[in-house]
Amino acid sequence: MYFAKMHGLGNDFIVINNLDGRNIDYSNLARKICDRHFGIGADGLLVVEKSKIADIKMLIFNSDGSQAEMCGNGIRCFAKYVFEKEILKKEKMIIETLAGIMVAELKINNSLVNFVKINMGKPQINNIESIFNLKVDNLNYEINLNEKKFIASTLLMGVPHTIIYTEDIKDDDILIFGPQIEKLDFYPYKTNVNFVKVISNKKIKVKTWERGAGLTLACGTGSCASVVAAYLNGLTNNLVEVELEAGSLFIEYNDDVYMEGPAEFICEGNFFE
Ligand SMILES: N[C@H](CCC[C@H](N)C(=O)O)C(=O)O
Repeated sequence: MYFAKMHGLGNDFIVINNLDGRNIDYSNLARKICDRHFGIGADGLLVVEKSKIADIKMLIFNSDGSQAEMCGNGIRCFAKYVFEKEILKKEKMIIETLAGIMVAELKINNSLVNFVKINMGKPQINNIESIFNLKVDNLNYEINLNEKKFIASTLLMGVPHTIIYTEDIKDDDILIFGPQIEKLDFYPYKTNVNFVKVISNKKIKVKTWERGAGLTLACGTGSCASVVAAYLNGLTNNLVEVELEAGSLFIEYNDDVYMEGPAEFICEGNFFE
């Protein structure tokens, strides 16, 4: 099977084109192709499909095979892929996802896409208590793990995100607490867990333990959710640079959430299923 491997600030994906509607077990394929020893290796699988309601449809599967509604770094890669592979030569694309319609604006240079701006839609910040088994005060609540207590916010950016503020983001803490928080029973669909350091009112640093993928170098929806929570908690402006391991995303929360960042090809080839 032909594939492309791409990344958005180190959050890496395998992309396959299934416009011809072949009957593929995407979850099983995601587990196999994303395996970093027995497969190609990636955080997730992106699938190009026909859409009846938009220009094109994007499906996203995590490396554990679970299907997610949306993926911020993934949709930038997806938009670059369908443009440069001449599937959809539009600089403004309407993309159907399980989280709804997203709009991608491509920044083209010499017919190559080097930056993509996505309208990520509106964050879901209301009736959080009914969606999650949570008592919140302005999105915020306490998480008590046996050895540690966190003040967290939770909202949906197409997918569930929990935001925890910390002065010192340590991978060890993320590896210990991320998987515990991901699966807490008050998140009926599990959650992505973002550890956020507020650097100034226009810059934050984020590291994410992703639902279904683990610790990744960047999380687009997590970056967006972290900006929304930080802004609503009065910690930042509504236009924020999000510093990630391999670069920055630029996020604006202005009724809708807008995310701008890079997307790159890594390689292409044939996967022997
Ligand atoms: N692991 C996420 C999906 C991928 C999101 C992330 N890679 C992004 O860039 O938004 C979830 O299951 O909700």
